[in-house]
Amino acid sequence: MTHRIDHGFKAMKSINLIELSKLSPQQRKSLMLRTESDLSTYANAVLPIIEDVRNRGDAALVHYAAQFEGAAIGLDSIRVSPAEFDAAFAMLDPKVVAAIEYGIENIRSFHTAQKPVQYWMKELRPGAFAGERITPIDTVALYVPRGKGSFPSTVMMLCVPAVVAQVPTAYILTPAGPDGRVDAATLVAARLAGIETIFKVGGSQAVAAAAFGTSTIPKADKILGPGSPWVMAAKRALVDHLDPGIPAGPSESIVFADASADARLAALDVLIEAEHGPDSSAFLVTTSRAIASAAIDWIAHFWNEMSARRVEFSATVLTGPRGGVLLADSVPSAMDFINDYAPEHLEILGAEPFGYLHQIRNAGEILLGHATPMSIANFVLGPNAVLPTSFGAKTVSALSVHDFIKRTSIGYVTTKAFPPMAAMGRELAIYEGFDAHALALAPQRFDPPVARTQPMAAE
Ligand SMILES: NC(=O)c1ccc[n+]([C@@H]2O[C@H](COP(=O)([O-])OP(=O)(O)OC[C@H]3O[C@@H](n4cnc5c(N)ncnc54)[C@H](O)[C@@H]3O)[C@@H](O)[C@H]2O)c1
Ligand SMILES: N[C@H](CO)Cc1c[nH]c[nH+]1
Ligand SMILES: [Zn+2]
Repeated sequence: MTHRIDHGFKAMKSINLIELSKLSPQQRKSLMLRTESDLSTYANAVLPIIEDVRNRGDAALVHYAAQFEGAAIGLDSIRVSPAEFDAAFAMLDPKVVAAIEYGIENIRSFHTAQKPVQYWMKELRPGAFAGERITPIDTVALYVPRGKGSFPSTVMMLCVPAVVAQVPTAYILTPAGPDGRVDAATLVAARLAGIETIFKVGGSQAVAAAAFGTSTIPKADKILGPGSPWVMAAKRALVDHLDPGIPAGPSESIVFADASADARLAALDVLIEAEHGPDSSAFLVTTSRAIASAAIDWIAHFWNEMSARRVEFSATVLTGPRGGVLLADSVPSAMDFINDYAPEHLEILGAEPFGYLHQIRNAGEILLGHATPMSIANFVLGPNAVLPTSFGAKTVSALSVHDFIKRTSIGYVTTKAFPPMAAMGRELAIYEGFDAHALALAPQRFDPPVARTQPMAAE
């Protein structure tokens, strides 16, 4: 089927309709690949940029802003000034400001509830105590993309947990537009969320600036935030210089629709993350052939209501190797696919969405029911929309307050509690062959030391 779109874009290929049971293991494996599965071309291209930033610092940042963003930034305007924040508030539609405030409130509420206790101690044995204390990471860089869109919502998702975690130095890195300015809503969201240090730097040069520091930009311990393959490749290259945080690359999603789901809403929602860019991944997985075919028609219908750019992006995804409609022959096989794929965003559509919750092991977020589309969570629901991509959801979690803090173990043993515990530890020290370890646990530990006034014969 070829879909003609009113405003000129023509999807030359059909939306993929694939029966999961007919795939060979190799075909199934390729369907799971994301843009980040092969970053080799980006990996080589970012190396000279990184070296240049390491050597020339701010001068290199100014150079790449002109080259990649077409932005004329001076050495003294890499940092956004207070006047630029004020101007952004003056020009932004109050309805957008209200939406930002609304979203921040929910995001703050969610992340405050998520914050672990500052300090806990437990008496593990009589007189022997252990626990943990949390401290924020000293300096965290927050990357906010701006290539195929501007992302004030990403600012909200990054800044709120940083502020809740009380990170002492958190700053934003984001590309300027060709006018040399940072997007107005990005500035408004940052100030409302409580972070006013923003540098106009994007792509791999931004990651390098955070890794090494420049005269203007502080060296960061960690960088968090999503980005294009340029950003992803730089994070991987700089892993010895700063913690690259959770992998958050091109957006990806699965909408699961059982036979009781609304095909129209399934079609609408699979377009959500598909429209981010041609590098996104998006699947509708369904157990119903009727829903599969109706959804394909509905997708073509919704394309008539989208801009040519977003149609082009989503059509590229849904007709390409990383998207389409997948027909599963049973719920367990649909669930197997979802768990193997470990999508960044997962939406469950059906009359009883909670019934599937216990069957999902791997997903960055699980959104339940017809009134919880991914975009409500992308912007305002409260959970974090910066989520692990490219199989990351198999082992890591959504961005959270936990990404901005670390736990330090605390221990305290009273002298009364020492003997029985030390005796146990000493057995293991001797077994492992560590003399000093064992001596430190010996019963003589608290005996007064015998003064060695005379050198020993061999000395
Ligand atoms: N996972 C999430 O939470 C989340 C949220 C929002 C966006 N995203 C994803 O983040 C990505 C954002 O990508 P983007 O492109 O919009 O913005 P971006 O800021 O990540 O990347 C654009 C920058 O890349 C650099 N660049 C571009 N072409 C280059 C080249 N040829 N050589 C070297 N550097 C170059 C430039 O500095 C440019 O400003 C998208 O894939 C989107 O799907 C993910
Ligand atoms: N879907 C993105 C995360 O993958 C978040 C986002 C921001 N704006 C639009 N969408
Ligand atoms: Zn999105």
